[in-house]
Amino acid sequence: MTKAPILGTPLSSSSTRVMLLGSGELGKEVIISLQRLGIEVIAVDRYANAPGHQVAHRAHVIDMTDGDALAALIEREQPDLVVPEIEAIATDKLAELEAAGKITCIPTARAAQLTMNREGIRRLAAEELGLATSPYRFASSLDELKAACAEIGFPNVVKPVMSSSGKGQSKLDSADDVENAWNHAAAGGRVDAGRVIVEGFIDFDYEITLLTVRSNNADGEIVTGFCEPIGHKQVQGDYVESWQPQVMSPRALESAREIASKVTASLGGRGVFGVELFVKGDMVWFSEVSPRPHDTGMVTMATQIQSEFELHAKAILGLPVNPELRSAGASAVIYGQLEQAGIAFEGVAEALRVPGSDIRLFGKPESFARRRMGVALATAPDVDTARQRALEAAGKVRPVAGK
Ligand SMILES: Nc1ncnc2c1ncn2[C@@H]1O[C@H](COP(=O)(O)OP(=O)(O)OP(=O)(O)O)[C@@H](O)[C@H]1O
Ligand SMILES: NCC(=O)N[C@@H]1O[C@H](COP(=O)([O-])[O-])[C@@H](O)[C@H]1O
Ligand SMILES: [Mg+2]
Repeated sequence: MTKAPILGTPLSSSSTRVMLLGSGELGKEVIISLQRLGIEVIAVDRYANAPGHQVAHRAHVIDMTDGDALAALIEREQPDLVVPEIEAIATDKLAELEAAGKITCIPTARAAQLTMNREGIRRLAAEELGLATSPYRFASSLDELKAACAEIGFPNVVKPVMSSSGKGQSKLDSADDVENAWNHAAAGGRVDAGRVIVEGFIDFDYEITLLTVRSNNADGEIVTGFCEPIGHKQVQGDYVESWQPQVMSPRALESAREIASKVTASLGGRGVFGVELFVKGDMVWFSEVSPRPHDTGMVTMATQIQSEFELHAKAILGLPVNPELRSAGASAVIYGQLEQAGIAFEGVAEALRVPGSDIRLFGKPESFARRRMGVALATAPDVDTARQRALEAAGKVRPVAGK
């Protein structure tokens, strides 16, 4: 499928089949984009009725960290492309299947392997590619963490090597915080690898996600495109607001693009990457990268001609993409607030009366207080107005107990 891809008819012998490993809110939108191109989509997740399950041709529930279960499902479904959507996957098995020529993994199995473990991507970025990052150490016990914190100093940030959306992450102000941080990391990681990273705290002016898309040109060569920078606000390591475009100095933007080019070229393959960067003045630090659409990039559903999900769907199929901005805009997260299954949402009509607004409710079967259940989007002539609109719209949506 490298040059001039041919797309089939779903559910027929000519079908082009794509399997999503992880079917949350981000996968759901990728699936919708694939469906629009007549792709046959198989959605996989760790629980039933995940958002992407609800819009795919077929849905499967398996433990995606179980390599044998994963291989058996791939063997049964014979997908043309395997698309990791979440960090908790048996990526070693994907690498084995890719090496045996049995699957094409997006963007590559190695990218999925390196980025699901902070140690892999951090060592690649800092030690092999020479990119500026926060100072860091790794620790596999409380004693090692104490020693690592003494070397890095305070404040610092401790995170499980395998986690996302801020799970198990703590900011430490002094040696008194180390033990709590170790325990929090052990409880909060997606997979308890018993290992953490400690990073020196970067006192940035702002942080961005630079969505970078690797796609084929007419000659079948890989070209790299950039979306306008997305600024975002994080609370407890989880994104709560994002906006696009984030204004940057020309030098900072140039550095950001250079870093993103280097890291995505090294990871290889095709598709969207969310390159997370910290910026202070003209200085840019690499933080981490998702080899897939990024949660902060949900704003592109409102702001771009092709959202990050459409860009991903097209790029992985070998089709050309257009990463242009259409309008300034913003997103604001709607948390579940309640701890129960089958919740309902009041206030959607009021939210949609906010000028320039739109709402996505993901349809997750079970709500937790801080589970992301939906997002408000807004466009406006400028980012500040768009942020106000998105926040206002998100605030009008009220999770309530279901019937
Ligand atoms: N070294 C650091 N210095 C300052 N702030 C940091 C540092 N590391 C993380 N943060 C803050 O915490 C946020 C989350 O960190 P990080 O992206 O590493 O976590 P994550 O669990 O991978 O989250 P996600 O899956 O949402 O990307 C960052 O966006 C930033 O706001
Ligand atoms: N920062 C990574 C990220 O946003 N991932 C998105 O969240 C889902 C898991 O949500 P859940 O924990 O509510 O099931 C994932 O499936 C993905 O769509
Ligand atoms: Mg992050």
